[in-house]
Amino acid sequence: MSPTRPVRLALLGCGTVGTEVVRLLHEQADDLTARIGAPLEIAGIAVRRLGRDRGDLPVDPSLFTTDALGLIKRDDVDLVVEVVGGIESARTWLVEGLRAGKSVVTANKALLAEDGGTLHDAAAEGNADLYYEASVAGAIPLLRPLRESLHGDRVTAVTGIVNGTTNFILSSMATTGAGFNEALEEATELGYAEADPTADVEGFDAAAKAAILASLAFHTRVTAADVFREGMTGVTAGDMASAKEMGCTIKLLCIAQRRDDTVSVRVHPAMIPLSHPLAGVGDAFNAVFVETEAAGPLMFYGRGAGGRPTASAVLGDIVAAARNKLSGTRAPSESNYAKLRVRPIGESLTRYHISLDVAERPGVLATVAGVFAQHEVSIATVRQSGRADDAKLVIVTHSAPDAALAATVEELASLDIVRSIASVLRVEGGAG
Ligand SMILES: NC(=O)c1ccc[n+]([C@@H]2O[C@H](COP(=O)([O-])OP(=O)(O)OC[C@H]3O[C@@H](n4cnc5c(N)ncnc54)[C@H](O)[C@@H]3O)[C@@H](O)[C@H]2O)c1
Ligand SMILES: N[C@@H](CCO)C(=O)O
Ligand code: NA
Repeated sequence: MSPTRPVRLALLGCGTVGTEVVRLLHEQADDLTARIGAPLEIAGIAVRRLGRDRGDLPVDPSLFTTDALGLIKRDDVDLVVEVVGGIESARTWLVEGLRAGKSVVTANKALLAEDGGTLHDAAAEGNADLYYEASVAGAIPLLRPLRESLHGDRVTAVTGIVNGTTNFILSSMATTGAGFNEALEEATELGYAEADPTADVEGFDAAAKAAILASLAFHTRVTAADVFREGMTGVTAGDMASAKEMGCTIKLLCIAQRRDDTVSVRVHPAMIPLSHPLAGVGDAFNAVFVETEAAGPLMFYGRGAGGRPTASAVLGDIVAAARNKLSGTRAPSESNYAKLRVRPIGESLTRYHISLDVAERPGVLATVAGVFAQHEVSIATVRQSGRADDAKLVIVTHSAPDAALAATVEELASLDIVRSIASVLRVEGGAG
């Protein structure tokens, strides 16, 4: 294409993120033109309903259409920017665009995590770019570093707080002593939690992001179905108090670890020491801690959600895709050569913090310790508090296969001397 011809984009979706993309395109038009070498123009905006009052949105109303596919197919569209979300329609649109050689910028973590392979294949077929920086940890530049800057190194682990809603809830529980329901209510009132918070609190959103991160970090296709997921609705004020007593806090973590030629990818609440770089990430912020063989530890921190921060990541991708269009080049394509095996959770090495209410009589500790020994789980620390009927044991293990830890807990629960298992939490990052 001629360098003077504008780069034209089809914007799909004009909600929280889409409206901010429109605003940034307008506010920064001159700078964007200078950086790209040609102006960016919106060819059309696909919306669900026409005629909605869009306030002072700086855009020509004639650009709106309800025909997303028709817009994508137009000859004057170079780039497709998808900020609608969902799986089926978005997959159809993006595959159509990519196969036709139109580069795609998307924030759609659900689609990337469920079926990123189909999109990458379509991008290769159409010799087009597929950028999705906004899909994980919103504004934080994270995917491009994993996809480009760290390609000379070997990533060994990615540990992240990638969901703002749950981080807000857990941070609030840690600072105020509130229970989950109370903290969720506060998050809803402040507009952090959605009306239906299931995807956030049950860890589905973080699991999608874990799949995307693991795929990039380990050069292996990992889908949401490969990710072990446990939400954070079971974390109690008591768990948080217990964590505090041990100099720890509780975070909902996405964890992707490489061991030999396998990877473990999981999302669950975990105790981490207050000295861990992720422990101080409060409010609705996100942060991702990347460990590599040569670079060592790297920390990425910032806003993982919100219209404008997310639009910043979308704009960065638009500029990259537009530049490539103009110069007739393509971003590095998907790297999935390593094809590492994803270990099921049972084989993943984890550590447990187990809090038990037990009978207080001679031999109880020995019996409990025996159950750990039988399952070849090594105990790191034991604390006992209370007396008589109130005796409480808090045990932290060394790392062991998760299946052995789960079997240990199951057997403990069946013992007469164990009155109840008050809580079981995984432990990460040297805590305990
Ligand atoms: N909001 C955030 O903070 C955030 C952060 C990171 C990623 N994302 C991702 O960005 C995407 C958009 O999120 P959002 O928060 O802007 O959602 P949103 O619900 O505010 O906006 C989506 C828009 O798409 C429109 N839409 C639905 N069906 C359509 C169709 N068939 N054709 C055209 N438009 C249609 C809806 O009417 C809505 O206006 C999602 O994939 C989301 O996961 C959002
Ligand atoms: N619901 C997500 C939005 C960003 O993906 C969060 O709370 O972080
Ligand atoms: Na990002």
